[in-house]
Amino acid sequence: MENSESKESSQCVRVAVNIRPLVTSELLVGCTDCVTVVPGVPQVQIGSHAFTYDYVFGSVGQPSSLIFDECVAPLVDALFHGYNGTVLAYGQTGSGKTYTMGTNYNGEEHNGGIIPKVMETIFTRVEAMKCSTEFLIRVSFIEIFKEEVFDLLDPNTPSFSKSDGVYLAKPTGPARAPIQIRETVNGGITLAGVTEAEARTKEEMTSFLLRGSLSRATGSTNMNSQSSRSHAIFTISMEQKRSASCRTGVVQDDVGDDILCAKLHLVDLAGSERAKRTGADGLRLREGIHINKGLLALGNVISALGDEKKRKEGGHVPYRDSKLTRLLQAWKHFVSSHLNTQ
Ligand SMILES: Nc1ncnc2c1ncn2[C@@H]1O[C@H](COP(=O)(O)OP(=O)(O)OP(=O)(O)O)[C@@H](O)[C@H]1O
Repeated sequence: MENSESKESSQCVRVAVNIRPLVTSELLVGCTDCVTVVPGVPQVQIGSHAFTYDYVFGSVGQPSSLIFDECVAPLVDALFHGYNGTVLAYGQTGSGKTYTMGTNYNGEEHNGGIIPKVMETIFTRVEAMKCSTEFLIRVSFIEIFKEEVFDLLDPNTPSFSKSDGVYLAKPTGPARAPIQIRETVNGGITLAGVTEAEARTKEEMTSFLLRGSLSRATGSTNMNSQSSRSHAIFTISMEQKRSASCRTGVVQDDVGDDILCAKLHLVDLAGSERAKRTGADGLRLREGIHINKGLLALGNVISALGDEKKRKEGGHVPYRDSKLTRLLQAWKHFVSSHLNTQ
C-alpha cells in the first residue's frame, strides 16, 4: 500500500502470528504450550529459537480479538480507496487458520472470524455512503483441491439444505468440473467461467460464504477432525461510482467521475502437515502431498519476490510451479498482508 506517507502503512507485506489456546483433545493427552511470547516485543520463542513478526496475538501477546482491527481493517479501508489487498492465513494443520479467517462460517453461531467482520465493515460503510456513491460488490469463492481449481459458488452444484436444525451432508452428485486458469493477451490471469455473484447486502454476501464453506473439501486427520483439504480463496470485488443524484456536497476524491475498482482476497490455505503426525494414508496422504507441494511453491515464490537483488535483476519467480502461485501471479502487485497462525 503506497497511499500513505507513514512507514508502517507503506510496508507492502506485514506478518502477524496468532497463537491459539490448546484445544480439549490436546489437553486430554497432556499437551502443554511450547510457544513463549517475549513481553513488550512482537517476538515468540520456541525452545532456543526466537522469531520476530509485525504483530503477535493470542497467549500473552495482544488479544486475538484485535487481529481484525490491527491487520485487516486498514485493508478494508484501502479497498474503498481503490487499493487491492490480500490476507493469507498460513500455518500447520490444526493451528487455527479456518477459525481465524471465519471460512467455516455455518450461518448460525456468532462468528468472530475475519471474513464475517470484513463483510460487516464493508456494508456498514456502504450504507453510510450510499447517497453519494453507487456500489457494485461481487464475490467469488474458489478452492484449490489436489491441484485443481473449483468454483465453490457454482450454481450447478446442489446447495445444502437444512433439516431439523442440522445441515445435511455434502451432496454426492456428479463430479465437479475444474475451472481453467487462462492467460489474457496482456499477460493477466483469469479464471474461465468462475461465478462472480453480486452481493447487495451483508446477508447476501453471508449466504455466499455459507454456501461455499459447506462445499469445501474437508476430512479428518489425527491432528484435526475437520481439516481443510484445500486452499480456499474468498474474493470481494468492489466497483464505486459517484452517484449522479448526489446532493450532499461530500466529494470523495478517490472516486471522481470514474469507476473505482479494487479487490480484497481472503485466503485460508490448507495446513502444512507431516504424514507421520496426521496419520494420513491412502487418499488423505495424497491430498497432503498436494497441499505440501502447493505450500512449498508458495514459499519459493515469496522468497523470490522478497529477494531484492534477484528482483532488481529481473530474476525468475517460479509462479508456474502450482495453481496457487499462478493465481498469486495475478495478485502480485497487491499482496498487502500475510497472516500466519501457530
Ligand atoms: N483462537 C482459537 N480459540 C479457540 N479454539 C480455536 C482457536 N483457533 C482454532 N481453534 C480450534 O482449533 C481446532 C483447529 O482449528 P482450525 O480447523 O481452524 O485449524 P486449521 O489451521 O484451519 O487446520 P487445517 O489446516 O487442518 O484445516 C478447531 O477445533 C478450532 O475450533
